[in-house]
Amino acid sequence: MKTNKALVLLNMGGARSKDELKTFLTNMFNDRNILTIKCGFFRGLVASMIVKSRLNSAWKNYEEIGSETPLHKLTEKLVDKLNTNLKGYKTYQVMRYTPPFASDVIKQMEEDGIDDITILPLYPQYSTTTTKSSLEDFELYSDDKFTTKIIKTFYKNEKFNNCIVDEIMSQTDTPQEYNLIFSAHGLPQKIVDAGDPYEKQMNEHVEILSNMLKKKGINFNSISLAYQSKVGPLKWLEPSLDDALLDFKDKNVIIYPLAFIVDNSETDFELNLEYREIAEEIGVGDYKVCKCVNDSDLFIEAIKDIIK
Ligand SMILES: C=CC1=C(C)c2cc3[nH]c(cc4nc(cc5[nH]c(cc1n2)c(C)c5CCC(=O)O)C(CCC(=O)O)=C4C)c(C)c3C=C
Ligand SMILES: [Fe+2]
Ligand SMILES: [Fe+2]
Repeated sequence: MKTNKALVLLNMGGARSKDELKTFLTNMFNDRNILTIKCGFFRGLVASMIVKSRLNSAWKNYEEIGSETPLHKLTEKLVDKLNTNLKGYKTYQVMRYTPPFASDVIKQMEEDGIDDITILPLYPQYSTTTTKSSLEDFELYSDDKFTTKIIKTFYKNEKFNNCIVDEIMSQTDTPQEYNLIFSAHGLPQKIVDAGDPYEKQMNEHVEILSNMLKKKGINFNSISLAYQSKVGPLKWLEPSLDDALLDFKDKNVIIYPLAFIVDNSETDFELNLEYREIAEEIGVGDYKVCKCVNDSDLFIEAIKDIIK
């Protein structure tokens, strides 16, 4: 019997308007994987307080990057390219906090006669706050409608890591004059202490990439890992990127955003504008930010390898 296969990309979503930022923040802070308060009523109360206090200041950041996240358009480009290049699959995208939501996409997939799916969360390293949250949300609506294969992590995939190395190499011909900082989205320390494998996998990922660069004879002055985007008063993973930049007064840095697959407000606003300003205040020399793998041809080839 012929099966109709689909590749389903999962990601977080982002804001394309102030209203959508409210939707994003409301859904995010009502997510038990993000705000780990057990009582749904109390979580909802805290969520609405956070949304109220954060919405206006967060929107100002989006206004500085053209009043929308680039995440959706870039994901659409990736989906289109996969639909042209990935034979035997129809590709769909599902977002966790903004449309297209799982319930609607699943309906569409049923109408399209899909019965066999491969789910690829666009998070190279596993976190309860991202991968688990997206998978739980998808499974809530998919029940056992499809034969399902899940790719939980892909930070060890060589073709994927070659895309990252290529982008880093494209930034400079003189790596010895630069310090490479892998920047990962942060997490509250208590989530890691409760068993989240993200930090461990992030360390492994940096080690894999450092070895690949070394093998290719690309020697940066230093390679390090730091965490960006802290939200709220809790202790988050360290070192923070702000603190890490203090070590590089009068030195050059290249930042690679290691937790993301497509560029978003955390790369375009935080890394390219906010942390750049911090770097200037510290007196960092050259400050370069790498692009995410986005819809690059090499990443399309990597996806073929990851799902095979
Ligand atoms: C407790 C809060 C948060 C956790 C934990 C968290 C983990 C986490 N997030 C990403 C990826 C992205 N986050 C983005 C935006 C964003 N994240 C948080 C909070 C937490 N994230 C907030 C409040 C926001 C909104 C912006 C802001 O107010 O600062 C985005 C960008 C979306 C966009 O619009 O472009 C991404 C992508 C990862 C990978 C992660 C854990 C590993
Ligand atoms: Fe986040
Ligand atoms: Fe942020």
